[in-house]
Amino acid sequence: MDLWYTTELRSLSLCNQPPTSLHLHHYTVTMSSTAAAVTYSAKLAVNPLRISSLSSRSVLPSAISVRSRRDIPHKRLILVTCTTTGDGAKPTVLVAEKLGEAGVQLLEKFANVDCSYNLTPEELNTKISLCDALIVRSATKVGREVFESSRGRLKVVGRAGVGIDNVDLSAATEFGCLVVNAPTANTIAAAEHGIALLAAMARNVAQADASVKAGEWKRNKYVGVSLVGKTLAVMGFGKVGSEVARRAKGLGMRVIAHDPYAPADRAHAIGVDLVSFDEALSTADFISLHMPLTPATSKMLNDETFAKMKKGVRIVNVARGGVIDEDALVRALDAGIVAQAALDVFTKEPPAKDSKLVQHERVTVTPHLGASTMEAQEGVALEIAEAVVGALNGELASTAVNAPMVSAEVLAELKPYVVLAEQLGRLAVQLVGGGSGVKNVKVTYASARATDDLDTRLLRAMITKGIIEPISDVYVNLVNADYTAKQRGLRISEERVLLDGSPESPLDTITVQLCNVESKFASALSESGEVKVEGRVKDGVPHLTKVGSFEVDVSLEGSIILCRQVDQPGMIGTVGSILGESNVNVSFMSVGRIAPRKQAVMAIGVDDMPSKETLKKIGEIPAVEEFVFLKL
Ligand SMILES: NC(=O)c1ccc[n+]([C@@H]2O[C@H](COP(=O)([O-])OP(=O)(O)OC[C@H]3O[C@@H](n4cnc5c(N)ncnc54)[C@H](O)[C@@H]3O)[C@@H](O)[C@H]2O)c1
Ligand SMILES: O=C(O)[C@H](O)COP(=O)(O)O
Repeated sequence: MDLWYTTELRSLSLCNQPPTSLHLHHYTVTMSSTAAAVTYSAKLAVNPLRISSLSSRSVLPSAISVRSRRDIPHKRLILVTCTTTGDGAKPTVLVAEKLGEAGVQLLEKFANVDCSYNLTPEELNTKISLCDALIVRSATKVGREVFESSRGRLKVVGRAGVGIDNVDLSAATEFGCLVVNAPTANTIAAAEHGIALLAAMARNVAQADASVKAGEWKRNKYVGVSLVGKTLAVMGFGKVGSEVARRAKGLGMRVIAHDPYAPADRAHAIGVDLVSFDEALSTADFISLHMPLTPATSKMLNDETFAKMKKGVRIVNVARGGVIDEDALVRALDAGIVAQAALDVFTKEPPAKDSKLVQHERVTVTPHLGASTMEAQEGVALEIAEAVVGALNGELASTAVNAPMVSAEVLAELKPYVVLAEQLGRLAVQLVGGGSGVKNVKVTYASARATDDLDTRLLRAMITKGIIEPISDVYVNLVNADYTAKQRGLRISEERVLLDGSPESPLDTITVQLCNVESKFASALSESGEVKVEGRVKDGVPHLTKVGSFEVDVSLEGSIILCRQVDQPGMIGTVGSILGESNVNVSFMSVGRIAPRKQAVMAIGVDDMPSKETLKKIGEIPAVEEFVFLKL
């Protein structure tokens, strides 16, 4: 007996590969051997049915046929739904740098955890092909080779911290690998370290400590400067920068900040003025760096910008070494422009032993300790472990770096629309014929909600998945959808139609149009010549509601036969009995027509794949002008 099963894996899965096997633990079978449908449920917990040999194309929406070991005592099978526990084997997570124990314990509940520290790049590339997730801190370079070496298995990279400059985000996105970080748990630790360095630098703590330990007692040499009343310029007024600012205010400093993207009211709320880059440089007695390392911030402090600073300025860097041109800093120190620097981060970590900067007597250094407090490391470990486990379970991560972040509430509301979006893409592309190639896609969302209340990135990604997957070997997910579309030269334009009425549901209809194409089912072409399908969600179920100019109503489950015929009595019965004779179960049927006795389009939802002969027989019905079979 063949069973068909459905699984939740399909639309929201972030897996870049489908599972290679599933264990079926429970199934429900609805039979219609008697007038009333009877439902059987069976638990297969003891001897789970193993489904193997799944290929990427087997993942829904096309159902997968499997053979059951159990006898099912009725002849006619209408519907089988099964619950699965997902992958038969636990995923493997490679933790490549020291992670707090709480995080490791959480990971171990869901995955096989391999804590292997200090791997060489070659060792990492070898191990990664056996891993579903990788967790790193700042010391591991996760370059393109890592994604290439993983051969599609790596689904998520978790950065146990904030900065993701050690992860090649373009390569991750290209390979459909989600990158998540832990952006909040080490904020306070980094801010406290910034303040610690600021005070230690101003009072020569490190130098004096070394001197006393060397047997000296030089009280006059280590006279410092006071912080109170001095101007501190915070460069980068984000999470860490604003906490540094708050603390510096408490020390009696005047705080200004430069951040082109920070809202001025957030700064004003804590008594900080946002100023231009040049003003910050020229007025500050102390400068504290808190911006990310990006192409725009790389070597932001260089010969030219040091020249604009107040003579005797003191600099703290707990952001990234690369935001300072380190050679230029040595020159500025030697020239007396910069009186002192306190550095936690370096362009190359660890820096060379004979680095002039590190050895400079007016420079205080720590080995990238900003996030290294017991509290921050436990917090970061938990934050990243939760994000990684969620991502491995196909959930959308709220700390995703290279995919849309969608809150759980929005996601729950959008879920049926996400399925609808993918199905419409899948249907539309199967209606294309004649080798015309799909290049331009127009998506229209009709909704009573204001534009700001509807995030369409998720829907766009799923339409892209629906369009691309049936015509290629690429597995598209939320991470790589936009990239894959771009690579294939697929342009997706989105339009919003604002409807009157109450915005209770997020969307009324989604319309997908494929422009400048020919169709193997001419009736699918709109008046302006695009393949056009429209759908809506009814009672939580996605429905196809329009094909070309014909209104239909068929739930988007199983597969669909679209058939254009002369509108005349008996057509539903004729097609229905051909399908019935071939034991193809019809789930839905709907007819849309232009006018009585003219042309009509019949949409028939079927649970089973009709044979070629059955489809041929439908095509041979004299009144049938064209028909197409579409797999969902
Ligand atoms: N030393 C450590 O151990 C340690 C610990 C935590 C964070 N960090 C680093 O500190 C930096 C800040 O972390 P965060 O959590 O505050 O990040 P964040 O994203 O909250 O803040 C960064 C801020 O920098 C601003 N910015 C971007 N480009 C800028 C530019 N050209 N000029 C000025 N500002 C700019 C952004 O608008 C943002 O407000 C990151 O580089 C992070 O990696 C280091
Ligand atoms: O960006 C960060 O979060 C910090 O630089 C911390 O890096 P670490 O995890 O290597 O300590």
